[in-house]
Order: sequence, then C-alpha cells, then structure tokens
Amino acid sequence: MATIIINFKAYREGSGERAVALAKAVREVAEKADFYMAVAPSFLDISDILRNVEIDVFAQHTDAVGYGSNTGRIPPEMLKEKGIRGSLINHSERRLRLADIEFLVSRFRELGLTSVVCTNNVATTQAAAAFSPDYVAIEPPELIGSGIPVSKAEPEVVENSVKAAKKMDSEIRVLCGAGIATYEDVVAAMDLGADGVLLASGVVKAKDQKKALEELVGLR
Ligand SMILES: O=C(CO)COP(=O)(O)O
Repeated sequence: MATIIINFKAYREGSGERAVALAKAVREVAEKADFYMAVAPSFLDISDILRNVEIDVFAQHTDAVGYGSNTGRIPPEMLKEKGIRGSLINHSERRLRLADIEFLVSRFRELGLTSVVCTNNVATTQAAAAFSPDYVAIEPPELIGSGIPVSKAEPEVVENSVKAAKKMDSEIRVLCGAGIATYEDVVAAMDLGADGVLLASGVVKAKDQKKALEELVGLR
C-alpha cells in the first residue's frame, strides 16, 4: 500500500486544537482510502493527538542524542516511550549533519522506530539510502510550498532518486514531496516509481482540509 504522510509543520492551521481536528480528518479519510496515511504534527501537539486519534504519528525532527544532559533536545528513546511511530529526519527546514543522520537511522532501527530521511536531490538521496532507512523522501526545496508539484515539475529528480535509492537497497521506500496537492500529483509520483508522498501546505493550508484530503486520495 502506498504511503501518504501529512507534515503539519508549524502552520497555525495545523496546531493546537486544529492539529487534533486535522489528524481526525486524516484518520477518517484513511479509513476509506487505499493509502497508508500518517501525520507529522508539532511536538507540542503529539500527546493530544495520540490520546484522541487512532493514527500513526511521526515527529518532524529528532535529535542525534541519547537520554541525558541534552537540554532542549529530543532523543529517539523518548519518541519510542511516547508511542510515536517514527520521525522525519533531515527535513530541509531542519537539516542535520550526515553523521547525525547515520546515528538516527541506526538508533531507530534498534528501537523499532520508522525512519523517514528527507533529501533534496539525487546525490543526497543516494547518500541517505546508504544508511538503509525505512524511507527516503525527496523534496527539492525550491518547490516546497510552491503549489508546483515535484512529480510534474521535476519528474527526472523523482525517477532518478527512486533508481538511486533502490539500487543502494531495494527495500527502501521512496516518497516524494513539494507542491503535492491533488490525486493527479500522487498518481504522477507513483508512475515515476515513488511509493507515496510527503506533503504539507496542499492539505494543512487548504480552506477545507477534509475536502483536500479526499481529493488527494481520489475519493472526490
Ligand atoms: O516540505 C514538505 C513536506 O515535508 C512539502 O511541503 P509542501 O507540501 O507544502 O510543498
């Protein structure tokens, strides 16, 4: 089953009570859709969502540290304790060093957390794939939030990222993101070999989020 992860970022429309409502909408649409759907809300909203909605929750970022004297940081172990499914790692709005990405992917594997390493081009996709995360998510930064879908604007980047990642490790699932908003964009991504999409503004900033979700999965 293809994957759709909705990243709430720090958008006002996806925070506080609105985050719980949006997660509920994702859950309702997922029940009718042919996709595995998960959410990546702000850390501040994770507990509320886990308490109120039956859905897989991803963190938007995790720090490459363990338990201990790490003020203001969040180690993978804390995600695990909380019941969080996994995390985006190295999102273009929260970049990490290569050594930190490697540390996190390996720690996630030990803890049974799902790693989604974000990349910005084919070369970084290949580098990330060398660590064998569960997912790589290719998102050209210039298209993020643009409304121009990567699957249409830069199909070769998606296609070559899929090839580069699967050549490194055939088990890796490849997502693409940036500007994805419609079912047509999702289908275009899958036609290029992607196993799903990672998106934010197309749903979070939509006037009617539920309708946008239904359109995204082809229910409208
Ligand atoms: O960064 C993204 C998801 O992580 C993509 O953002 P948009 O869907 O808003 O382009």
